[in-house]
Amino acid sequence: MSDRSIRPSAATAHLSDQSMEPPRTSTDDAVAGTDTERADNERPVRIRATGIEKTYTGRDGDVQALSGMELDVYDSEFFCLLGPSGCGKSTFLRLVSGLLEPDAGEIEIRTESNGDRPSTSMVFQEKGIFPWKSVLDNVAFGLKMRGVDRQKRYEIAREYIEKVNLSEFENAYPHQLSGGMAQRVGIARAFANDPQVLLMDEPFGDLDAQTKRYLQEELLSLWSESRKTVVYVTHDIEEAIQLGDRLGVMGARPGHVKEIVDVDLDRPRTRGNLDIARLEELQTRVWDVLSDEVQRTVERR
Ligand SMILES: Nc1ncnc2c1ncn2[C@@H]1O[C@H](COP(=O)(O)OP(=O)(O)OP(=O)(O)O)[C@@H](O)[C@H]1O
Repeated sequence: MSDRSIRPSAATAHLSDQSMEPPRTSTDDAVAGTDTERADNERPVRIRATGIEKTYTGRDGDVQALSGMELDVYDSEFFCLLGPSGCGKSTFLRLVSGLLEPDAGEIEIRTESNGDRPSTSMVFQEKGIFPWKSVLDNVAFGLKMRGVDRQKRYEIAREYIEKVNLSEFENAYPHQLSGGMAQRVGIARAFANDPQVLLMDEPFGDLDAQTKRYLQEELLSLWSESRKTVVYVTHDIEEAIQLGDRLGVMGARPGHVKEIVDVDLDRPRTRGNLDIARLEELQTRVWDVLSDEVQRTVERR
């Protein structure tokens, strides 16, 4: 069964397992010639974006944010979307979430019809949690919206609060938390909500390096337990390589995916376990693609 009730966007279809075609081959894909040619043709696609166009109309004229955006995200993968400032990364996430609709093209999300799980949940860089609600009520919020009874939703919320090490703070309010703690609340809420796809828009962008590192590890631990499909937006090459199974490197506005890079590093990507030479190769490769795009973005300003 397809599930259109979650999101009534005309251009964002929710499709059953059977209705999603297998992944495109590398020859008809915008990312032809990349590492994705390897074994990916056997992997089920969870999100497929085809021919996406999006222009904002504002007081100062039109801004073409995305053009010709094509992307397949596979089931259970941690996909990072990387690109220069203003290339349309957040716009793409908002299109996937249904907060925005494309002007042309289609986003298909394969949903499972078991129960009332939401298709997507979003974690933002900031303002993602309600200042007037306690940690417990923030984490339980999505479950409440879905009609989960009080005892059950608090039980689930407490489980995730514990996973992000905030049990002592379940009755605290956001103004009593550090930035890192507040982001952990957002992450706990997103996982507690049990979406089929988790969309994360630079959730750690504002944090110091150590807190960021710590939260990346917490996030990876939650992800490896749940194996949710994650689409994670970042500017940060190191972060993308630390977290992602694959990276989509976007070109300067109007944005589209220029190259897909397979992050073929073993997990966990801890210091002792990391193939440093391969890591550096990947960083160089991503930077090679990105640097031209960053230059184009800077020259345009
Ligand atoms: N509501 C809006 N109205 C008009 N223009 C917008 C709107 N939202 C975004 N834009 C413009 O569309 C382009 C893409 O924005 P978007 O936020 O998607 O990029 P981004 O890659 O996420 O940027 P950043 O990395 O800086 O967060 C930018 O030029 C931005 O200024």
